[in-house]
Amino acid sequence: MIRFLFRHLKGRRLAVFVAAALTFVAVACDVLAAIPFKIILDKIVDHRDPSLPFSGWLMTYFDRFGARGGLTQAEAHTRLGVVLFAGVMFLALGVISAVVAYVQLSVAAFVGQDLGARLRKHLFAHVEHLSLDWHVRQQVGEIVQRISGNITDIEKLVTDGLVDLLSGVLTLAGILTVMLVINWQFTLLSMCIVPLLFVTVLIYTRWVKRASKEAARAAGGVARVASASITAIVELKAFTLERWTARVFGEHVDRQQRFALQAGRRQAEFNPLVILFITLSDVVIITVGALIAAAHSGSYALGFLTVPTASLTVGTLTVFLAYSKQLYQPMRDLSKLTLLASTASAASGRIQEILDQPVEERYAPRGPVHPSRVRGDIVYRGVVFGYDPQRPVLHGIDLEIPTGTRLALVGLSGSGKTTTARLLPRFYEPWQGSLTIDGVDVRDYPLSDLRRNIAIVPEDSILFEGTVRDNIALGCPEATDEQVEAAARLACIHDTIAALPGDYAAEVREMGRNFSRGQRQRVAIARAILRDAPILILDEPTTNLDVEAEAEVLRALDHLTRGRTVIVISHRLSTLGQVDEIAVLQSGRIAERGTYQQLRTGGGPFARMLAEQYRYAAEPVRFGTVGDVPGAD
Ligand SMILES: Nc1ncnc2c1ncn2[C@@H]1O[C@H](COP(=O)(O)OP(=O)(O)OP(=O)(O)O)[C@@H](O)[C@H]1O
Repeated sequence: MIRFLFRHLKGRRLAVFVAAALTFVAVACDVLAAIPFKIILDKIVDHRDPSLPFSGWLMTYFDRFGARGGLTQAEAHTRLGVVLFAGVMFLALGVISAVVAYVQLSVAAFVGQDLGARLRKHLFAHVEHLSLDWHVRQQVGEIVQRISGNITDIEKLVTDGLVDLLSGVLTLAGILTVMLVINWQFTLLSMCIVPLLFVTVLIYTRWVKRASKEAARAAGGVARVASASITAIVELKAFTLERWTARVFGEHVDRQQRFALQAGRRQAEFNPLVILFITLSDVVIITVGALIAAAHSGSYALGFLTVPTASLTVGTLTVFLAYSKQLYQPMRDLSKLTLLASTASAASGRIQEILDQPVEERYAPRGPVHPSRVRGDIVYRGVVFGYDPQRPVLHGIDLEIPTGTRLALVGLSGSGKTTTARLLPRFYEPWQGSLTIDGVDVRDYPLSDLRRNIAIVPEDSILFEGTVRDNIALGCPEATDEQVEAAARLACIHDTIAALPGDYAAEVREMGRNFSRGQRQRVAIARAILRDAPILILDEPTTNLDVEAEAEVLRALDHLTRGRTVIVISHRLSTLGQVDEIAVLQSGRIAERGTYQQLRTGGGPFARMLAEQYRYAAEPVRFGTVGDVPGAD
């Protein structure tokens, strides 16, 4: 996770360095805050003078406030002067500490928020550039959870945790150093509990991390089921699946709760253990320390340790006790951090998993750069492809679609029509064979150029957040209002838009749910007209429409398809009279090809499909002669 943070904090490392440097100052203030007590106690109780480096001149300055009478030989400074000096030192340390804390927390908050925002943008852009092949294997909710929830976990660690972590470690190191300098033998004695504490931290960190990882995974499940259920709310209601989805959702929530509780329980056990260890350490300091300090001179042997008593005054004992209490806070912070850090570590792993996926552009052009606008002469040669490595879906597709011709792909459901069409814009890569446009392999075009040359009208078009105008001008933001309106007129949607409040500025809500399917299809057609791509893929664009809406969309398509190379996928065989050629797919193979008239009378798979489609027609239809079928030429 450290590597992950280091990489993604690029450009903000100076800010992190400033926060870290300030932490040194803050910790130094905290550690030194116990010294004024020692100065006062040593002066008042033991009648000694404080020996603080670099401070002699300041104490001499404060001497003017006190009386010199009654001072012992060992005392160079007045009592009031030393007390005032200690008070000023305490106040100064407090003020510096407060100012530093403000700057430090502001910098940490900035770095955390900035990291979160940049990570979110980076991850989202990366996800968008991953292949469709990867996307179809993912759960939408899982991806959303990583972009929102998991990044928040990392943000929290940086904002709340990193300063605490550093100051915790530094405080421990600072306290230990000062104690060792004052009396290293007594320090070793009072720290005898530390190894135990260290092992405890290690074990508990591991436990908490494991539970947090499982909780994060379960949170992904919660998001996944929630998003899938809400997306399919119509089907859910239609099949009265509310209780079933609520149960599945509940199982994921329970799992998340179980692991989060487990992490919380470990945390709850850990804190009291730390308190117990610190108390034991205090008992040693108070009892053994008091005995040693009372001896006044000579040394005190404790097993293999000999503690010189002269160095252990009441003031020193107070400092040790204060430090022992101060040790507790960083330990507690560090223990809290274990949870924060484990959650963030699990989150960074889940984010890195996505970032490690190669983006589509890895299939960079291999040869010379080709014209960015193609003519549209398409050839499939021996194309083999499947989604699952063990199960090919297409078994050697051969197709030629000359520039400006319209080819219909028909076949039973699951025969591979959509898959065949989707190989053209390189949503997937064929296992074998080649796909060329104007004689150039599709892999030799820059991906963005290739896709700019292909417009797709799917079965159910989605509109995006924004205005109707934005939605039509989606592929070409530079289009003028006149061009947008002209495209809308050709797509037979202008009158509908003009009747909306705000007409072209009307807002599209929730992926276009405030528009009917037919209206959405016609907006998508207007979009494709404006995009003016030479190649067009129509994937069952009228499937879900009623007769009237279908007629409107077909009229709009008539304008769109003129002068372009078109691949149309359709189940409604009766609407295929306008195409130049039909290719019938059967189990991933081209079973027959020909014009509508040839296939209709040929007695092959197409004729059988046509007969099947009319089996339940209200009025019997005879096949055999041209013109029997509605929509035929
Ligand atoms: N994302 C996917 N992952 C795995 N298998 C898939 C995926 N998409 C399609 N398939 C499988 O590939 C085969 C061909 O699917 P495809 O969608 O190309 O058929 P189709 O002829 O367009 O069907 P339909 O007319 O029902 O849309 C089917 O067996 C389908 O189960």
